[in-house]
Amino acid sequence: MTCMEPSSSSSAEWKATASQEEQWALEHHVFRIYQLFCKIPPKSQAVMLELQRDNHIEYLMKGLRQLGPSFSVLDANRPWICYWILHSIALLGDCVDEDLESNAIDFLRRCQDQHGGYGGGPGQMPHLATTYAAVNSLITLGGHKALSSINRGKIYSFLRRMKHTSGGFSMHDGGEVDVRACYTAISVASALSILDKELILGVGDYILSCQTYEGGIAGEPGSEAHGGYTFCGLAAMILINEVNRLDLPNLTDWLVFRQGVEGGFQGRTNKLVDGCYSFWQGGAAVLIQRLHAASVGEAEDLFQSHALQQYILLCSQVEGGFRDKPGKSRDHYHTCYCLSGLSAAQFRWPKDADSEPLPGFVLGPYSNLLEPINPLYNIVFDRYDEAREFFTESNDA
Ligand SMILES: CC(C)=CCC/C(C)=C/CC/C(C)=C/COP(=O)(O)OP(=O)(O)O
Ligand SMILES: [Zn+2]
Repeated sequence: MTCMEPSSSSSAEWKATASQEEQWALEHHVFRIYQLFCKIPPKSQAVMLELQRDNHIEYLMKGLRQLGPSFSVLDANRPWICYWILHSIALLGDCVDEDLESNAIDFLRRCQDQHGGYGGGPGQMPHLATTYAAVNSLITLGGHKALSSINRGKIYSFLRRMKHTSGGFSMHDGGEVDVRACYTAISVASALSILDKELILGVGDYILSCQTYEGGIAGEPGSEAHGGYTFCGLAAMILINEVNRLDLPNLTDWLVFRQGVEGGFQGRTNKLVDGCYSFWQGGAAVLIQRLHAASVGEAEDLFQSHALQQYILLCSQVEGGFRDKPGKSRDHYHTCYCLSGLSAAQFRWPKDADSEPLPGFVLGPYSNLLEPINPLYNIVFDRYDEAREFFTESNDA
């Protein structure tokens, strides 16, 4: 199973576990890297900790160009590929040239269904996950052409059609109802300033029914708590203003124990750490720190930022791109979520949760500092602000 597919577990009684051999193999790999790092002179250590910014940008631009001028490959994931690449480029402080930007906007426009929402490619059925990816991509590109290409009225109708009697949302017509669907629907509606009472009704009850005895949040009621769904559930509860209904102390306990001795996070109990959870778990920890900062004015660190940055830079980073763990290959999904997790770990939140975060501890040279994100949507902070202004003004007009 890949990191983006829902878990097939249907009961909390059944829990996935990594084998002892898999865990030993990973520890062996990671500790050899750290041992080597400790033995080399400080100058070489600094080189190992350097973010390979130019190589990452080259890898990402190549990925975008390979989609061709009309993105004509047969794949149901293209809005996601756009988002993973465009968001990574924005985190690295760069942007795409006019041709690539125009191709991306035109392609995403063609993915928009006549009744609202975005499919995985032109003519494909609209889906909440690809709608989230397309909207986040266009907000990341920013500017009038990208933002005005989103048909907000029709997206609203699509979101209402996806609303399920349980209070949650279906991923697509007749599709599965889960916490991912709740998050993608609420995140899109909130980012586009079209969130209302009808969309919110029952979402909090559904997400609450997915918080497990461990404290984390599962994809569906009765399933196993998982980092991907915990981020989705927590962020959605904050966006609908119902976060205090969750058992936050239990969720926090579960979350902090997901950081492994390797420095990275695991997605669930007794599984291997993986670079993408740097964001799903690290981002969820940042959301809780942000809640604390807003209520008491100071945020206690909920994870070891130094150790997480070390895992991302030494174990997930390759020469151009990031990977799950040593021994695996790079891909755009892991590149996006390792960079998002690295950014989340580098910044600190002020008391006013709406103001821009400030740089905190940056492992390696200071030039490793990425752009800050708005962790609720996983969009670069400034780009989200520009979109919020644009859509609020459109509502007022
Ligand atoms: C916004 C959006 C669409 C969010 C998706 C969230 C997300 C990543 C959910 C994870 C799904 C899941 C149970 C993966 C398990 O994969 P696995 O068994 O291969 O991995 P594991 O061993 O690490 O659990
Ligand atoms: Zn992963």
